[in-house]
Amino acid sequence: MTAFEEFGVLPEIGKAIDEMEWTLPTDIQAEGIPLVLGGGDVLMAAETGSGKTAAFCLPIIQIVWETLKDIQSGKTSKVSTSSSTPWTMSMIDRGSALAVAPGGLRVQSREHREWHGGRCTRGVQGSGKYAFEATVTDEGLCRVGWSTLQANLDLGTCKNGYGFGGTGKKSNSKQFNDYGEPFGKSDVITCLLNLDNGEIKFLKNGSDLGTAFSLSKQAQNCAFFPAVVLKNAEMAFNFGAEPFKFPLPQGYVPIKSAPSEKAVVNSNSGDGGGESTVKIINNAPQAIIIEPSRELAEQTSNQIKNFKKYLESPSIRDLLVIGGVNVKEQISTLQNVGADIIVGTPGRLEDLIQGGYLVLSNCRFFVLDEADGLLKQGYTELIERLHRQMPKITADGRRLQMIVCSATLHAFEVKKMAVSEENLSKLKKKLIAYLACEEKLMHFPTWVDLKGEDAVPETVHHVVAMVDPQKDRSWQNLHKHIMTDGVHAQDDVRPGNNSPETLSEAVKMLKGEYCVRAIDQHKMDRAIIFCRTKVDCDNLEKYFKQIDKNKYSCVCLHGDRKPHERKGNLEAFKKASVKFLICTDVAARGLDITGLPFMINVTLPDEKSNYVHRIGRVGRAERMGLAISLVSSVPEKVWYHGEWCKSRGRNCWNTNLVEQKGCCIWYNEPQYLADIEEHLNVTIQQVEPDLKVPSDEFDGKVVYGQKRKLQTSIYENHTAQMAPIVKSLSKLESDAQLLYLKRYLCKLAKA
Ligand SMILES: Nc1ncnc2c1ncn2[C@@H]1O[C@H](COP(=O)(O)OP(=O)(O)OP(=O)(O)O)[C@@H](O)[C@H]1O
Repeated sequence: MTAFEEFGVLPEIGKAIDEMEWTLPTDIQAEGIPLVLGGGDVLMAAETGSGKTAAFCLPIIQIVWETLKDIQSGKTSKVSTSSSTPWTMSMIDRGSALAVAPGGLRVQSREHREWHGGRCTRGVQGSGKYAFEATVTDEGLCRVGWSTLQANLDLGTCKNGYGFGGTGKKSNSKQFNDYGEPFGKSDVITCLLNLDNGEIKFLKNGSDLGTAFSLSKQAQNCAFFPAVVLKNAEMAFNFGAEPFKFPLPQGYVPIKSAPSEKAVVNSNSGDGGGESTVKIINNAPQAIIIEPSRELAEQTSNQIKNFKKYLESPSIRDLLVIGGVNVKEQISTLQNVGADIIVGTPGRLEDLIQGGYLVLSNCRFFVLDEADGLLKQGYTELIERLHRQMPKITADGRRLQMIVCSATLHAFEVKKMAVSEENLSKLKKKLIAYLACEEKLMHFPTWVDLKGEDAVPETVHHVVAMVDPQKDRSWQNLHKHIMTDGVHAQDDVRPGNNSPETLSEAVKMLKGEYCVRAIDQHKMDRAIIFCRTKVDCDNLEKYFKQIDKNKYSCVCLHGDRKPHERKGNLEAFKKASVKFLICTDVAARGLDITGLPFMINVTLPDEKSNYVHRIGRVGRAERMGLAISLVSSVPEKVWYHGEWCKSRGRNCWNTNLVEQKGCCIWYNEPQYLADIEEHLNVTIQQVEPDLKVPSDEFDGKVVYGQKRKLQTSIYENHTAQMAPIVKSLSKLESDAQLLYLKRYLCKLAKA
């Protein structure tokens, strides 16, 4: 039995792991795998390179395979199919204060301050003209109409919901405009959806109020569901089970009579199942894993392929869903082959879900890898939206499990009260967004948190070299130097002039030199080099090629490179056919390059958690790594293209500062260094401009890229570390018992 099998992993998976020569689970795997196998929601916070990917992939693969096997052998009893679902208001796809009466045709909310909405269990898609009637059965505020599954339950407050309210307003995307006339108690509103021409309109007590909304062609392709939102009000619905009170305009049919091929089940609902026999739905995967970058999604997908290779009859179908790849191929795979586990990036996942090509009705694992990164990239709403669409209890009666992981889940602690008001409020917003995610989306999650704070692995030696153009004047005599980013193109920069602009330009030149010096000093033949901007990456690549294209062979990885080039460049670096990978933060997280010995930060990231992720590209899987950060001692003027920059940096030469409506800022690296040190609670060792790292500092025996000699595994270390704590806990327990006994005996004696 392999060590992994002892943690509950199937022998078939154990065999694949064995072939990868993994002998023991890492700490995070030892703790995380049993928790996921046990059905819990888990938050995994562990250092970079500690094996988090396998900690969630292994148990997911196992459960997905066991479920498929159950389905194959007919053991599973229920799964959602569309034909048996009744047309009612959903008991699940609704706001917490919206009560749905037994039978599902009357809803009520007695909440006075907030709106609470709900949707029907079924909807329509494709073509045809459909209607349902909604009657106001009690005074209060109500809005009724149509929405897609992506819409907020608060109908009419996002682009996917189209409502008509009792105050005589229509609303979509929070735009409330006059429409028809007000309505109230006892009025009957007929809601009409014409999918042939994209028109939504309403009748009040049989009178036609005219077109309310014209749907875009894209919206017309979505599935629409009857929807309502109430504030202290009540409404009753007739989807066509009873004769309508008022006649329908020409060509409209009650929605309940929609042909079966046009009717769809509300996948948010999860209550649409009935007792039908089990069926695997090709485009309804059991697991969705979201990654923040294409490269990372590809890497996780490859790990899954490795782990699942001995799982047969049935085999697991996995699919990678990322941008930059032909969407038609992904759609065709979903339709014809199907997928049980999907790994993807947020944008493409959303496109496929919105287009109806990917449904979430059978999803039972929702994984956010590099969760803080996803939230920082602005995907909070998307994540919540997807979560809303997943059934909280799956068709075979299991609870949706959510797994959230990162090396920097502590990045949101608002430790620093000295930050500016603006930054503080940004940090707080992020914190709130994150907590909301934890509380709203997860169900009593277990924190697997091995350090209690963001930390750098012991296998990473990280040092800082200050770049001081006032002390090191060599920039004045450089015959050949790196092309700089051009922010000082309009400034009077020249040797002898000690202006901030001149010193800033000097730093840029010196950093090119220091980078080459670091490579030479440590005889680096493999390193990942992080620059702040895409143009900095391009300039460094050009400089390397200019000085010696063989000695400094390199490729770039950043957002302006075409997807196939990005892929090819990463592969070339992984295969060691080039020595250096120059990249922006697009590669900061998760990239796993076996035995990578060195990394260089040409500029520190302004986001302190990215420091942890960047340097974590080395020192992975118990191998040693050296990370060198070049830090300017003077302010450096740099590009900063925000939303205000129309081209987002492409051919932008607006060198004014942001305060003057420009696209530049002064970058204060010593401050970022101080922030990082405070966050990690360490003082990072500084080295001289010769970039030598004193060998006695790290016992001199370290070979970067290789495992430390005579080193025991991290897992064994962990046991040793825990031993004194366990001992003191057991002493505490026996002391407590003794105390209790003494008191008890005293009481007895007194009695
Ligand atoms: N039990 C194990 N034994 C040996 N090697 C392992 C084990 N688990 C994972 N690894 C290896 O460790 C490396 C890091 O794993 P992984 O990429 O999952 O780290 P991570 O914790 O997700 O890091 P990051 O936070 O940077 O994303 C990989 O090369 C992986 O193959």
